[in-house]
Amino acid sequence: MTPEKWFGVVSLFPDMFAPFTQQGVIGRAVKSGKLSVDTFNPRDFTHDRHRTVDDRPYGGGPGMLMMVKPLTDAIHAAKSIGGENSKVIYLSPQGKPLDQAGVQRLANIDRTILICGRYEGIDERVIERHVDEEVSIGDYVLSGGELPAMVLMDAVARLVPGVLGHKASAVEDSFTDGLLDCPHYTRPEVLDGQKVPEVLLSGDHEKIRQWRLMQSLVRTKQRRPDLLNHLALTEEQQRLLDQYQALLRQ
Ligand SMILES: Nc1nonc1C(=O)N[C@H]1C[C@@H]1c1ccc(S(N)(=O)=O)cc1
Repeated sequence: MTPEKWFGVVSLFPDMFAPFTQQGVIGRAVKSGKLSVDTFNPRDFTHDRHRTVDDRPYGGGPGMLMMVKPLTDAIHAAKSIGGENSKVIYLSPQGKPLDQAGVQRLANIDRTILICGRYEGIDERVIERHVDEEVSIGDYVLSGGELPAMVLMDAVARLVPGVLGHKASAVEDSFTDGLLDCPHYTRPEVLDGQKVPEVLLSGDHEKIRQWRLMQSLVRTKQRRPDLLNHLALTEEQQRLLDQYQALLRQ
């Protein structure tokens, strides 16, 4: 069965992806055929005795880059499996910051190749020739692009129909409507003297829905006001936020 979504990962450390593709939500998605992850190791495309995969930067300076030929051979091998139209993404600090909108956009692409940088990165000409998008998971420099690749695949896989199953839904996740998620509670009803908010025990689903929305709005305003600046609040959201702010002024 053709998987709904295929990722081809170009990485010098393919073994890092085994636990990721065998456990949890992603493991179930792979087992059910909704997701498929193939790895392509540039080291498998070396021909010298030392299986060299790094190379010195022109112009000198510290650090190494990924050697071009093994890398581009691995990219071609990935394209031979995913197809020439596969979307090629390079994970790097220079990339566009990954957010939920970007995740949702990537969730609509069936064949994606992820290039995981190592060392100081890759030759700019490889980016120009093969990379469709550079994506960053945050403003910090990691030792490899493998963890960013797993972050991206996990966030995208959660949006693949059927991956989360009926018990959990990406719909109520943070950022799905652009807001942070509301607080959650489970047993016991009293934990270290702290009770679960009464409304959650009321069984009144409309009241619970409004309470949760209010909590999301307040949490977003308090913790990430920047997110609110980019949102067109619905009439209900604005009313609830106004109610909260009126309460604060009392
Ligand atoms: N943050 C990140 N989001 O996605 N990838 C991230 C990351 O740190 N990848 C690092 C291993 C690779 C890398 C790539 C490019 C550069 S460089 N020379 O361009 O600065 C430095 C390090």
